[in-house]
Amino acid sequence: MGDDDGGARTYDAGGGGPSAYDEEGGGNGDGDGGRVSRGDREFILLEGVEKVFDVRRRTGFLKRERRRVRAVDSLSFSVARGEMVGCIGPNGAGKSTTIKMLTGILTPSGGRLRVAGIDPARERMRLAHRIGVVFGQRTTLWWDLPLLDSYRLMHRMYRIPDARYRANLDRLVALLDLGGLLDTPVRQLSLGQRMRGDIAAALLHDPEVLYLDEPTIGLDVVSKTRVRDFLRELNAERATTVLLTTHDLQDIEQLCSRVMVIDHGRLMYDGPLTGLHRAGESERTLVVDLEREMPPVDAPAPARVVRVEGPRQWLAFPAAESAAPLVARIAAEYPLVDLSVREPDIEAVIAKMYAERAERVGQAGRAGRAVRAEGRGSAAGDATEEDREEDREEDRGEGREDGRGDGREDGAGRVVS
Ligand SMILES: Nc1ncnc2c1ncn2[C@@H]1O[C@H](COP(=O)(O)OP(=O)(O)OP(=O)(O)O)[C@@H](O)[C@H]1O
Repeated sequence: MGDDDGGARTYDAGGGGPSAYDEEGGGNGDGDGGRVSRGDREFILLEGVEKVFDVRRRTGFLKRERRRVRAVDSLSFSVARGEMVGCIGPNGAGKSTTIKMLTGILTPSGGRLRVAGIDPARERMRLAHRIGVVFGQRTTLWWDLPLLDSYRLMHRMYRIPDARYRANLDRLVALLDLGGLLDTPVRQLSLGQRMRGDIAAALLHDPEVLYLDEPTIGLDVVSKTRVRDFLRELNAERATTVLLTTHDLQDIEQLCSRVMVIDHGRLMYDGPLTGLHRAGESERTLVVDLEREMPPVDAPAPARVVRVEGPRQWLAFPAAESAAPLVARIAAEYPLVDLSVREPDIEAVIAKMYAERAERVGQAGRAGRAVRAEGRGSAAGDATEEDREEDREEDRGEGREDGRGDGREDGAGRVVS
């Protein structure tokens, strides 16, 4: 799994020529003496992908305003077969839209997209047999039917051979602990049970790629752990390629060697999580409960006490560093009762990245623009090529750099734009 290039990502897909998959030749990568084929390296491939939504809203009795929302903007990345990649970003960043384009539910407004050599928008049905999808906020199961009936329907829909269906069902039921739930109508399942039910449904047909959109949203700690353990095992045992979106950094920390940050539809960072912390210079917080109220503890720099409330103290320290030496020092010198470590808020990390980027480009005012509201009218549907060219003109005028070439290497990952 993971990076064959030491962690840093580059986006040169070889000049945009057809991938091995386009010729239907590079499926398994075994034919060239153990070298990973291009089809495997670019199992999921996006090149300059865009999605513009045309939104109309009533602004008066007879007046309508047309707004163009650029949900995904020149997005380019690739994911190798068997990789497990996390995708994070604030609300409305374009993560779900990207997943929907990768399944063929949505058609890109521009750019090139391939999954296992298949163009999702053109061959959605063919792709469906090779991918599984879980949307954390929605279920693909039949609400009023017992769980097992949903699986039986999927057995038929995907035309899964009987023996394979039975073997997969047995395995998934055991791994996801669904045995006692198969006769329960989906509407009676708890959120965590339903999520496990949905994950099993997405895997019954042995997909090579699994997309998970917020797989742990709303789950309690025990359910989160169960889901994460299962995904880790799935990836290790079956080399299933996993692309997941999340707001929970612990999902990434525990599952993915690589994280992509998307904001305003653009790729802002691609690399290991530790590199993201470095890029954003973010901090974690060690919360310590002492036996009694005390003056701020003497923490070794750069750690420092940022808050004291009774016997509880909060210490900020660099997120990329281990908490262990700090914990050991406090435990040795103070009457420590309890402690916990809090992860940095991803929105704060991204905000810091923005500030750094704005400084780098010298255009502090540019940082918030990407989702654009435009009043001009045009034919229904997505943006026309003319509109997009106008946007590009604007971008050039404002000195925006293209996300593919302007990345700043930070030694671990890549700050892309
Ligand atoms: N069908 C649609 N029609 C119009 N606009 C849409 C549509 N789907 C998404 N958008 C807009 O596209 C942008 C990206 O939305 P998207 O759902 O991809 O974000 P996200 O990163 O998944 O956010 P969240 O973390 O909140 O789920 C938002 O501005 C959203 O309002």
